[in-house]
Amino acid sequence: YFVTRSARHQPLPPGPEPKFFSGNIHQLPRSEAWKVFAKWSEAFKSPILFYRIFGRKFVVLNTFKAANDLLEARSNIYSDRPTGWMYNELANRKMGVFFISSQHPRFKVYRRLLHVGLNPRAVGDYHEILDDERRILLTNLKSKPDDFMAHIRRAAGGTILKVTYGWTVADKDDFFVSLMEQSFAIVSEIMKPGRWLVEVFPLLRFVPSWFPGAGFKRKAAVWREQLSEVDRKPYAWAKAQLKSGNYVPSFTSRHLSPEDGHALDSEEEDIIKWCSAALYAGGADTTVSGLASFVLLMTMYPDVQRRAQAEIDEVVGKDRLPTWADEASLPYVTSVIKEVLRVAPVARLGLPHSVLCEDVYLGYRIPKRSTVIANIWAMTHDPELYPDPMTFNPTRFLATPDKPPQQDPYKLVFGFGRRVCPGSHFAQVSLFLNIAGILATFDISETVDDQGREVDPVMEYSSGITNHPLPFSCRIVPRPGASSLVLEHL
Ligand code: HEM
Repeated sequence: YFVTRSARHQPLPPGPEPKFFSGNIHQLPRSEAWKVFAKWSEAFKSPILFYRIFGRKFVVLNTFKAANDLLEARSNIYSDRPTGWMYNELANRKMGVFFISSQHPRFKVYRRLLHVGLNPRAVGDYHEILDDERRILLTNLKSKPDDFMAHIRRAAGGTILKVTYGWTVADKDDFFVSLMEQSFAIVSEIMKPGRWLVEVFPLLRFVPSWFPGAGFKRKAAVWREQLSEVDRKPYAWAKAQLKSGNYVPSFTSRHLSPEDGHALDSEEEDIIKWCSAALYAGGADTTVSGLASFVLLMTMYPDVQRRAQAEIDEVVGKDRLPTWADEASLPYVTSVIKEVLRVAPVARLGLPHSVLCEDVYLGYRIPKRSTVIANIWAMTHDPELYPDPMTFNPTRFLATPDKPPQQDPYKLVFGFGRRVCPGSHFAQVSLFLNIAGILATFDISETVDDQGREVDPVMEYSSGITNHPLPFSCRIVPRPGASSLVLEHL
């Protein structure tokens, strides 16, 4: 793809009027940026927007078409990540899978390794683990339904730690789960927009740590150490297990014992270490988000729940749990999952991309090194793509004789181009097994207050990279008759 010579004369994409020095920092939304960006797009009548914070340039893509045209079709130049000075440099995470530069030779190696460990054939090997963890989830929901969020977290974390390292999560205070949760807390602190001056004035990174005001450097040094434990400790454990011969086959064990039997060098080990760490970082919190939104939406839409349960009863029967082999015969259940991820997309603004060179799109100039944000929330709520977008309606994904199904949200909620989520198949299988399992065995409904009135849950979400419903209550009870057989055997 070649940029025309006149690129310099093209206008920037529209956006709010910047101040000379600080740019648009004063207009940036403090919350729900995805909704504000979508409104800006309407106001400026453009699917793409531009804003600036001091010297940093941002382009927001608010339609699926724009994301496809740039991040997919021109993925050779749109697949880099912006430099986060605090995260990449000071906390030393630049070799991590999520933020490694697309120009680094390791990028392709990581992507290949992740593909080998997470493609549909590989995921086939994890079905037993997924099945075991689902049984634990259903048993926990039966015995302590009010703690459903803790059970969901345990299920997501337990599955991914088993798949990645062969580690079995303890019921309470699991060492690796605590380690991972600590790292999430640190990363979300680092990623808070506008939190660190060094992001806009990168030269500050050279200020010595003892210097007054250089607290950010001292913090970064502590975090650097704490974050590195997340990569080192579970990996070292898995390696020791493999050596002892007493191990559960996992992503790590599979890569540590290559088929040709060659001894791994330290570079190869480092690669496996970073990729394993990425599985937990990418797989745990995202699955929690999807499952929590599912439970919330089921309390709000009992008719949808009943129809999905009826489909399972008819296709699978009442004496076993649905398996992945049933997926193709359960189109309504699959549509429910798609609709959950559409109305409550897990990563509303995806992860930021960065463009390597100047480009032109729709007559607008996209400056070199702009951070490019795919506004996934705007795409999943675009009335052109999803008529009546605020309505939760899984049938939009079922074809009828006179209407084709609406755009498959799996094509957008997992991101784009060379950075597209490598865990998307794993996520689809894991969400399907857990959701179909819960539908088969439980009824989810609103709670009632002291006066016996139903408490209507509301769709309210936290801010942050992943999308989590604010705490809500619901009733989860075993389905009368339907799957008592299954539950008795849990
Ligand atoms: C519902 C579940 C999930 C959703 C919605 C989701 C979504 C995403 C999105 C939007 C991105 C950014 C893509 C881009 O930059 O364009 C991403 C990246 C990534 N995801 Fe997922 N994800 C999910 C589950 C998982 C799982 C289960 C794993 C691993 C087992 C995983 C591993 C990763 C990794 C390693 C990346 C970084 C890829 C890179 O930077 O090259 N994700 N995911």
